[in-house]
Amino acid sequence: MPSAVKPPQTLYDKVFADHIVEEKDDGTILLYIDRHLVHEVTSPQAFEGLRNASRKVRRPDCTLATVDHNIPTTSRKNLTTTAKFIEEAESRTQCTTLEDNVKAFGLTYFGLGDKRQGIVHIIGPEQGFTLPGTTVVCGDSHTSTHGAFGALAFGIGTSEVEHVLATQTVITRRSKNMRVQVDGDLPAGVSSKDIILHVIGVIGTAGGTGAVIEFCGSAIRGLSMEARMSICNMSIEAGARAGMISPDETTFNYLKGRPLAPKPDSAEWKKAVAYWSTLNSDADAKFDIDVFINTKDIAPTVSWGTSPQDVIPITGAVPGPDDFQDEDKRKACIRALEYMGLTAGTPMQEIEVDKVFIGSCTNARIEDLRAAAKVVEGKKVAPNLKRAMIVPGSGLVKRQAESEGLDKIFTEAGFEWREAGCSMCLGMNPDILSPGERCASTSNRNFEGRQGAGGRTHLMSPVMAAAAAIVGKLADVRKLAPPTTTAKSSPKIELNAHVADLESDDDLDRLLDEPADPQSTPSPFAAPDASKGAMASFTILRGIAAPMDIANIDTDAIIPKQFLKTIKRSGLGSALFHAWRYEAGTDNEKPDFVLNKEPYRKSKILVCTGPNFGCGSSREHAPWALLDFGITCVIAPSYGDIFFNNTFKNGMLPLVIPPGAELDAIAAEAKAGKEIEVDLPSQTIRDANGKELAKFEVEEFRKHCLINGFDDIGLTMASEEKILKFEGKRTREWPWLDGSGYLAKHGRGPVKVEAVPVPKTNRGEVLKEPLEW
Ligand SMILES: CC(C)[C@H](C(=O)O)[C@@H](O)C(=O)O
Ligand code: SF4
Repeated sequence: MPSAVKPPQTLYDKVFADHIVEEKDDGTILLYIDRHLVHEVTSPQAFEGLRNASRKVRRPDCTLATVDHNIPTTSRKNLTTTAKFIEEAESRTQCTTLEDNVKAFGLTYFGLGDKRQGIVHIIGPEQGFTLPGTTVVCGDSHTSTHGAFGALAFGIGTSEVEHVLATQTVITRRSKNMRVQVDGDLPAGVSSKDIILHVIGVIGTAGGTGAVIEFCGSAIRGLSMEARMSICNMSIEAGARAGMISPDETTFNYLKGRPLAPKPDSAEWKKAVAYWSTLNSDADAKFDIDVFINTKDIAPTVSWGTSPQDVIPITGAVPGPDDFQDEDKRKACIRALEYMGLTAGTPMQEIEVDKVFIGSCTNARIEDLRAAAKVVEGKKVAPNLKRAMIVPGSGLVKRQAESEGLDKIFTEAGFEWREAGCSMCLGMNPDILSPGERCASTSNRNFEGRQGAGGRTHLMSPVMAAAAAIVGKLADVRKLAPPTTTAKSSPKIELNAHVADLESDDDLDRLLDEPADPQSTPSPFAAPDASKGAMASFTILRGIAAPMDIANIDTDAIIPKQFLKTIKRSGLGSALFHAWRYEAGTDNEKPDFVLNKEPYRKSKILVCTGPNFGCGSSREHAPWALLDFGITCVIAPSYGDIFFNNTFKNGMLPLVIPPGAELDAIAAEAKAGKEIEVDLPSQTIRDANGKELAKFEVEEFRKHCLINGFDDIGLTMASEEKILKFEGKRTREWPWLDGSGYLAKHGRGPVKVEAVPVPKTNRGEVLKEPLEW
């Protein structure tokens, strides 16, 4: 008989349990998704998949789209249409494709002319689209940001984007529970960015692999929502599936009055708060991994290398290989120093910077800009700086900052004041580093080539980046003199962060009025056909295996950002490992790179002896590039979670073989240029003569799908009744999740954002007024 007493649960357990649509005996779970954010880079192929199978978007009311990665951050004063505004052809195509898709599928969209447009992880919380206890996904690894609200939020690949659009669910398994407890007061100059950089330094970029991290402790409780978001944002850099923080009064106060949150003080709000208040880990809940951090050990922190775990207090010196015992880490250090152009032992504060970037989904919220402005106020950017940029996270953040006069402080100091977008965080738009340039950046990834081929990134907090801009070198913000002047600004207008305006809706109206491209309009939605979209089956694969021995090979290295602009899945083979395969800026092959040598040009398998293969971004372009090159199986000791998942969705097999004799034997065959054989039905790897090299584990469900070439969406659609039943329960228990906000107001789909006239003074300033939505 089942026990009446519920076992103690963690926050993650609770949110996860509340979203289970169906659980199979093998642990495979169909999980309902409450909130789906969509951007232009990872969605075109997903919408194309829907069209090809005549499928519609199941829950337009729970889907919110914007453009952020590709867009220029130059002034939009002369913006008429996206097609005319974006000069770079591929970026333009990606953005206009999203516009076609939101029109055709009836989705809420904040386009370039909408003040609410911004980085997808900034606009979700800003609008109250992100709510405690929800499941939130996006084709983007930093979806973890939304976990700051006590949401279970994680990045997915494009195949899963399609799956969510079609079914509002994902197929998943339970993750491990990990707790990172941070106690103490924040020392001077230390912010939440320093906390998370320090944590990643302690646990490493694979420290959270397979786990959901709950951040707790007195230091976390004391943080604002925006600071909490910076922490959860970088859980992905710690290798975790997601990061979560239990919601509390700080959370509820942040959400009050946001357009998509339940109406303040309504019965629904009270019901929601009562539910949200239960979202915390039970006192005796068990965690698989526990990490304790005291804030007294945290100094203003900066990165020195090419992985977010390569961090050090600003008072330190560049480490050298002898500072590491682990062989992988020694090798990685040598490689990183060379790439970063640094010499071991150099004091960090002697490192000159060329550019400063304050922006990204980690640190481009209003509090970040306020903190940076305090540091630069009354000072000037150092003369050696080629460029210092402030890129607000959203149009609303920008407007708020302008109402406080922050833009003036920055521009008077010599910073550029830009429009919202991802910008130099990954440089898919024109904001990039030139080869060899060094950047103090508030973003989250310092991978090779991340901000521009050959560019060198140092991660840090907004105040530290501001200090670097003033000093012209990596600098300790604690040493900087306090501001010499006080903010002189236009009258301070407290804008509600979520205010919509007429301009915004003009933009949407314009978009909706444009005739849809007949090619791109989905046919009248036909009944789902489970046989459509099936994959090639995987049984026995025999072929040459390319050996690699690098740890933490990230997806930016597997396929750099300039190749993410395609709207197709195919043709990416030549982009695979581009920066490692070709001389910079040319098509000339680097003769030493493994895939440029015989017999590895024909590799079907990749054997990597370094851990954490495919960490970083959720770009499914990484498996697509491998696949297009001809590689359908990767063998490595461990993987980035999202990459691992993405490979299966493309009929590929990622095998986990722990470090040791078996992996060495496989790598030896690969190095000798011999074929190996991967036999999925018998779960065996053999050499060319049929001798067994290793046995491997693979989840039963995934094996079944691979061997039979099953398409997940078709399978999930067979669970339609269960999904409907879950949706019924969801409406009864959590009524505020059913498109509360835009859809509720308009009463039907497609969700059209309509203008609410915002009261203005006769000088045109927006007044602070409670808004009716
Ligand atoms: C483009 C997108 C897939 C990617 C991600 O998943 O993280 C991007 O946002 C990044 O930061 O590299
Ligand atoms: S990490 Fe950078 S590129 Fe990725 S979503 Fe955030 S701001 Fe955009």
